[in-house]
Amino acid sequence: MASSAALTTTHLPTLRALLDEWSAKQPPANPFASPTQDMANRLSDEKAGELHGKDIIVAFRTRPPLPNEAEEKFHASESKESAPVEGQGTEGGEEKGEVVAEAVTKVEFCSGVTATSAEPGTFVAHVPGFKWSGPTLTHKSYEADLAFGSTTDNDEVYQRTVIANDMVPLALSSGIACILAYGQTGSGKTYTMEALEHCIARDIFVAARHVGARLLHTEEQAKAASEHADPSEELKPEGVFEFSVTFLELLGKRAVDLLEPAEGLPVDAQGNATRKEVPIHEDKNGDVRPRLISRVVDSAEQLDELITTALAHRRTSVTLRNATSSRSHAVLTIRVVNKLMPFAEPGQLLLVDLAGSERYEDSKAHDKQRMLESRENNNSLMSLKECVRAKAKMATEEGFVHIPWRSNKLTMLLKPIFDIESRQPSKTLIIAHVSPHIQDTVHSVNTLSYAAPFKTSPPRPRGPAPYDAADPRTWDHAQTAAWLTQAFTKRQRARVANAHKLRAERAAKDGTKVAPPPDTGAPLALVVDVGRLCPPGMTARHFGQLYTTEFVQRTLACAHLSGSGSNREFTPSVVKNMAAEVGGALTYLILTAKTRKRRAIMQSRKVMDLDAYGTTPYTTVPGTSVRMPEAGSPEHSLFSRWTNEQFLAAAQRRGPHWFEELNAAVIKAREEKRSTDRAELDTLFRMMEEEYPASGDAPAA
Ligand SMILES: Nc1ncnc2c1ncn2[C@@H]1O[C@H](COP(=O)(O)OP(=O)(O)OP(=O)(O)O)[C@@H](O)[C@H]1O
Repeated sequence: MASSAALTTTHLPTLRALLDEWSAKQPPANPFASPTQDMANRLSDEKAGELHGKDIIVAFRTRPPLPNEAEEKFHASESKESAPVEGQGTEGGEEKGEVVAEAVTKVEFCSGVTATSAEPGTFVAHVPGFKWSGPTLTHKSYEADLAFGSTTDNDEVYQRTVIANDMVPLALSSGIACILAYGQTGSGKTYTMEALEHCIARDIFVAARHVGARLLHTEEQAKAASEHADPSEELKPEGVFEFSVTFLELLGKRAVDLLEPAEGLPVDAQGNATRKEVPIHEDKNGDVRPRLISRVVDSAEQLDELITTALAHRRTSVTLRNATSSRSHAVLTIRVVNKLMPFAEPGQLLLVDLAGSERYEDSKAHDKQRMLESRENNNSLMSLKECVRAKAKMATEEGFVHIPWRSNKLTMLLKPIFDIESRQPSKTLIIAHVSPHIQDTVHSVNTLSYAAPFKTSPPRPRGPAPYDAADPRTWDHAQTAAWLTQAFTKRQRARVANAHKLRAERAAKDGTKVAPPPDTGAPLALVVDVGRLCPPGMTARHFGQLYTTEFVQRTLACAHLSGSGSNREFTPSVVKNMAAEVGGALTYLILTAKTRKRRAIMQSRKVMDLDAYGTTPYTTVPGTSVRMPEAGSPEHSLFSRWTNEQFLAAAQRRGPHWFEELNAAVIKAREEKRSTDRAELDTLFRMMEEEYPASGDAPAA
């Protein structure tokens, strides 16, 4: 018999006729919303980098068919076994058929996906089926923000994703821009990512010069108004930012440094250098910073060369789909430090070329080690899916969302975008790649249904929330201006008092006279013009959306730096520090208010979840296989000891054992003709007891 793929081949002419019939009925594809020329100036645009748009952007991409590709593939997948059952793919199943390489010599191309709309993006996957009456074709539609068909080139992809979403200015403004390339092996991830990396290398220094010049201009204006000079004096626009690069490869669970020179390293059977493992763990501050070689680069050429060298170090191996398949996740990080604002968190560009997701039949050519890696890669892609899905949920829903980023090394590396406590704004772009062939449609459907749910709609507008002094998100303009006035007054008085103390100490030493201490009750002429900083209409919510660097720059532009009299303490760097403190205090207030609200929702949800199981005896805790007993049952009170979050954390800590233990208990109970539900509950209870012993509910080590 033939495999389903081979059957698709046999029926290719019929399938193509069905596809033509469908295509003839379709309206012309929706084009992109704007021409790429509109994006040309975004890198130097003053508004670029201000927070706007969505946190998560999803794009689909398919490539053109490659010469001889289909032919080679069917040499390997043609088999002698009997025909498959209707609608049943071969994914994950056993392939027992003997491979008959000579059976098929030439396969013509039939498209498996069609981009029916570029923006918003829609891909339609054409899924072949087989009935007694002949082959069938069903059309499944998937939505993203953008869809790139096989004729779109890399430059257009770059313009419409990285440039249109201001990802470079975001990194220059202390934010985090992350790009993830996902898809089946051989679908074009590396092709896209390498191009994006080189385009970014080309443009980031141009953008840095523009932004640097703008920042220096504000600094210079401030300095002109002050008699005190700053160390920033010698900086040139191109020197405002410092860029450093790390490049890590994650192969299964093993991470290595791609910037480690290859010379002298032992080489494996596939010709790949064996690099030393780099541990990935959370340090005591909660940061995940693998010890990698970090290279400072100061020109586009240097950055480009570094990327090229590191990419050449990436491991590849031959798969049925791709002669140089990357077996690993590759994470390129470009860190950006703003020398004018050393207190601000460095911006980051995280460019991740994910390992190809593989189906069983595609991994048949691998050895045991490679099969294990493939399984591990698929596990990490699943964890990534959970995290991105949770993040997408967080972007649109108010309330508690758990992001399980600790569950896997890959997601740990992406902590900056998944940590809900992070103060850095971030944007994540996911480009899901699919093969153009109808024989790959099963896999394309997997890829598209993996990525499509990440697409978010803009948050629903809500009415104003009632005023809460502890939650800046509820303040109106007057309340915001009052808070800013009070915050700057407090810091200005402290600064003046401190300066007086220092003068008094110096005078005491020199035996000279000192002016009387400042009157802390007297009205104060604020150095920062709050009226200008917070014009009518602006509220704390707006300030909460500014990057620290931007808040500091705005404050500096609204400061009276007379350089003499009562303002003589207030040099540009003093004002910058004050602004950073005030901006930080506001962010902290917003963050704590959010956390408080999340906890309150979490508490109410726990009660709700445990009480809401009236109709069915059990319900499932999201993200786990935990089925909770219904309210009123004796077990209910036993299980209410733990929160949903604890169930999730316990499930993640135990990893696959969690499911294995539950399954084993169910199988044993079934064999012994006992209640499987009871057995599952007992196992669940035992595991939770082990994870959170009754004494103090502390997680087990
Ligand atoms: N848009 C495209 N236009 C032309 N050729 C492409 C395009 N995308 C990919 N290719 C070609 O397809 C082949 C496979 O692409 P690539 O190596 O990028 O796949 P991949 O998804 O990274 O695979 P793997 O996961 O196995 O590493 C390469 O020869 C590449 O040059």
